[in-house]
Amino acid sequence: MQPSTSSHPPSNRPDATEASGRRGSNLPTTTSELAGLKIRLYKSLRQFPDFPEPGILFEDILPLFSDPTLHESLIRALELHIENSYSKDQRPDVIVGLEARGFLFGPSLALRLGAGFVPVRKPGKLPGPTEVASYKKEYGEDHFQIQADAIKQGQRVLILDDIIATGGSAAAAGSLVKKLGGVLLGYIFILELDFLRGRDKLDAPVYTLLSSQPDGEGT
Ligand SMILES: O=P(O)(O)OC[C@H]1O[C@H](OP(=O)(O)OP(=O)(O)O)[C@H](O)[C@@H]1O
Ligand SMILES: Nc1ncnc2[nH]cnc12
Repeated sequence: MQPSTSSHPPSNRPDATEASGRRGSNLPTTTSELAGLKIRLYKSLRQFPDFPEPGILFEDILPLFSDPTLHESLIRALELHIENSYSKDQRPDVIVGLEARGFLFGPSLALRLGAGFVPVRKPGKLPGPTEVASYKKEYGEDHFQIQADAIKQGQRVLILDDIIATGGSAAAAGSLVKKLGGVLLGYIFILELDFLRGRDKLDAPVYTLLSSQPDGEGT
């Protein structure tokens, strides 16, 4: 296992200058709204060293849900990102959320977008025919399952989770979506542990709301 060092290097921090709109007076309103939301969201996150085992710096996103205004900001920020990234006829038909933390905000985002929500679950929880994929993550190994009829051939799918660490969970979910015939538009995360280079395992576009993007598009 790789030890966590810092999950929040300073260069990843949301930029208050961008949020105020001072960087360019004709910044689209949505860009400036998104930047402001990110700053607020970022400040609410907490870290716990050595959880769930020594050497892991655990990123706690739960404060985002204990305050309804932060919760609303999170959903709004993700909605803005999707509106800015996909034309109306290319938006997702389905949001796939990963157990368990992807279930906290996947359904509300899907509802906001007028998309369906489909859960990818840990083994033994889903009835009926399922597809299964195994994966390794930052602390351990696991399996994911999806109901075999949950995604129709050709449906556009976005995969959503709180954190990408090694990328094992997300890659397994991506393989399940493709096995069912879904068109994988990409992945969305709240946080990324950049040093683990999880995005290298993924073969669709990756967007992380609160940490740096390689193309400079992020926070
Ligand atoms: O990129 P990876 O190395 O795969 O790690 C990321 C995954 O790990 C965490 O979930 P976890 O399996 O701990 O379960 P939980 O959401 O049920 O707490 C997190 O919510 C992601 O799903
Ligand atoms: N460092 C971390 N903090 C929170 N969730 C995680 N999932 C995998 N690694 C994690």
